[in-house]
Parts: sequence; C-alpha cells; structure tokens
Amino acid sequence: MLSLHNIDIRYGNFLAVDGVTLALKQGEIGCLLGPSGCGKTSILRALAGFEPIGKGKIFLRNEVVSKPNHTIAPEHRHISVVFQDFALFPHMSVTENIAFGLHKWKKADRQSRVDEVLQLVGLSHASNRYPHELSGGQQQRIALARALAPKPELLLMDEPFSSLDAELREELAKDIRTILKRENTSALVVTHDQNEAFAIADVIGVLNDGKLHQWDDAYALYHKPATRFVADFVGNGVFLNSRVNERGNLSCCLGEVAVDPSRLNGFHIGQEIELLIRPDDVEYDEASNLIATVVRRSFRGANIMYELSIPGSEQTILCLAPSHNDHAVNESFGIRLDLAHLVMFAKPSMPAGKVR
Ligand SMILES: Nc1ncnc2c1ncn2[C@@H]1O[C@H](COP(=O)(O)OP(=O)(O)OP(=O)(O)O)[C@@H](O)[C@H]1O
Repeated sequence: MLSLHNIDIRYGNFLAVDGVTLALKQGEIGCLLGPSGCGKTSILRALAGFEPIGKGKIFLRNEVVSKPNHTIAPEHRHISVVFQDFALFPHMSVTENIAFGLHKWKKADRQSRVDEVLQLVGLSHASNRYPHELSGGQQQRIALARALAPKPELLLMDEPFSSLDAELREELAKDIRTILKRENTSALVVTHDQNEAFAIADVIGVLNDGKLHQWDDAYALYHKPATRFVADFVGNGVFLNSRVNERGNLSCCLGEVAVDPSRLNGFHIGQEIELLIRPDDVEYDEASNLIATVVRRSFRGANIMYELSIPGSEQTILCLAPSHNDHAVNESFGIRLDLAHLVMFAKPSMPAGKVR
C-alpha cells in the first residue's frame, strides 16, 4: 500500500536521506528507528507531502505521490499525522477535536464516527472534557482517535510517546498497536526507542546517517543484523575479538566457536573477526570449566545482567542470568556459550569490544 523507491531528501547541499527503499502492506505497522539526526522525521515529512524528494518515487496504493519536482499536497494524500506534542486544540472539547477533521461528513455520520473512535480508544466517558482535563496518555489516545476518525489510508506518527513516562510508553504502544490492527490501518511510526519499536511494529527500519541499514522484523534485527551498526544499535551485546583458525572455526577468549563453512564466504584463515555475543548467548552453568568473574551487575527482577571478565582477556562480556543465581562483584561462576545465530563482521579499524 506504501512504497518508497530509492528516495533522497536534501536540505541545500546536505543529503539527509540517502537512497531509502522500503514497502508497507495494507494493515501493516512499520517503524523507523535510529539515532537523532538519522533522517526519520524527514522521511515522515516527505510521506505526508510536507517535504519534496530529490530522487526516487513514493507510491501510495499505485499512485505516485512524490517524485522530483512533483509533490502531491498533504490534503490530497488521505494520510493522517499524529505529532509528538499531540497538537490537540486546547479550546475544543474531546468531541470537537475529533470531529474537526470530519467537517465534510454528514452530521449524523460525524457523531457516530466520533462515538466509534472514542470507544476504540477506550475514552467514551471523556467526550465532553477539554485536553487540559486529560492525562498525557489520554491526550495521546484522543490524538490517535482524531487521526483515525477520517479513516486515513495511512497513519504517520512522529515520536508519539516521547512526552510520556517510560512505563506508560510501552503500554500505550501495545494498546495503539491493538487499536490500529482492529481498524486495519497501515501506519508508520518514528521513534528512537527500540522497546517502543518492538512493542508497536510488524516491521522496523534501522537508519543511520540517512541510510536504511535493514528493513525487517524485530527478531531478524536482533538475531540476524545486516550490518555492524544494526548489531550495535539494537539490543545489548559485545563484539568479541576473534580469529578464523586453521579448522575454519573462530578462536576467542571463550574458546573455539564452530562455524558452518558456508558462513566463511568472504573470510579467510587468520582473519581477525568481531563476533557478536548477546547477553542471552551466555548461559549460567555451574558444571562449566569456563569461569567468569563479575565486574558489574544490574538486578532486573527476574534476571540479573552481569558484566563478566574472562581470564586472559581484556574484554568483558554480558550475561543475562536468572536472578536466583545471585553473585556479588568479584565472585566467579561457570558459563557456557549457546549461540543460536552466529553474527560476525570483519574487524573494522575502530576499537572493538564496546560494552553497553
Ligand atoms: N529544514 C532543514 N534544514 C536543514 N537541515 C535539516 C532540516 N531538517 C532536518 N535537517 C537535518 O537533516 C538531518 C535529518 O534530520 P531529521 O529531523 O530527519 O532526523 P531525525 O532522525 O528525525 O532526528 P530526531 O530523532 O532528532 O528528530 C539532520 O542532520 C538535520 O539536522
């Protein structure tokens, strides 16, 4: 229902978005994830018709809505936008806010659609209130109801949860996902928070410096990252210094890691490699001879995130262990490596072994 083909967005000579290609099916929720300044909002603005594109094409359904020197106006795109600050009209009641975009509808249809979307977001009881009489989460639900009321073909949301506290954010992200799925509305959400992205999206695009590194589901981003940037940006992990040994396996401070020969395409014996080790790849194992020592720990209720040092290595690794295995700093315990997916990159010139 939406596709972007190799689009560039420029501000003067500055290339803010560089050859981005992605597609969204009807009813799918996509998310653009990346650090500040990577180009997320620029893409959203181009989709809404606020920003021209310098190269490529944007299709909505089968219609070209943007191409160089041709930008169909926002009001002709059947797109709704939910902004970061909700942008509700303070002097209008909830009902009036929602009805605002329905001025072309017949009066009876208008009222029934307002009632319908208020019910959808669970705020029927607040129809006569004013925005200042609502909590942040309620205001965001009303902003969503207002955006959904005209039945847009595509909903765009720019950092929709950023002004809410962390706990509410993830909960609201899940609720909004349920609401969008119920309406079968396609949506593209911008965020820099991966938990939000995981909670709301079917498909997530990771951007950096205007380039789309991967457009995939959350599982693939975490377990099969396409680039070192995605591996670093999504989830926690450590890039462990390793080397392709004579047997075609990887040698590292945790021992020898078996490698399927097909994975060694493009690598050679003796090559220095960075092997991604996630906290859930490292298992607590009392019977193991591989002993690690606690450098730091962070209690997380069901689990403890340990940062561990390994004898003979300057690098540390992370281990997510069930919290009944409670060890203090400087204590040691046995670990075992259980790599479901081998993620490795040729060693770059930048310093490796970063721990986050
Ligand atoms: N109107 C503009 N004129 C010049 N440069 C701009 C303009 N708008 C954005 N930029 C630049 O383009 C790049 C991408 O900006 P954009 O707002 O799309 O990033 P973002 O990923 O949404 O960032 P954030 O998460 O901080 O909102 C940034 O380097 C920004 O400074």
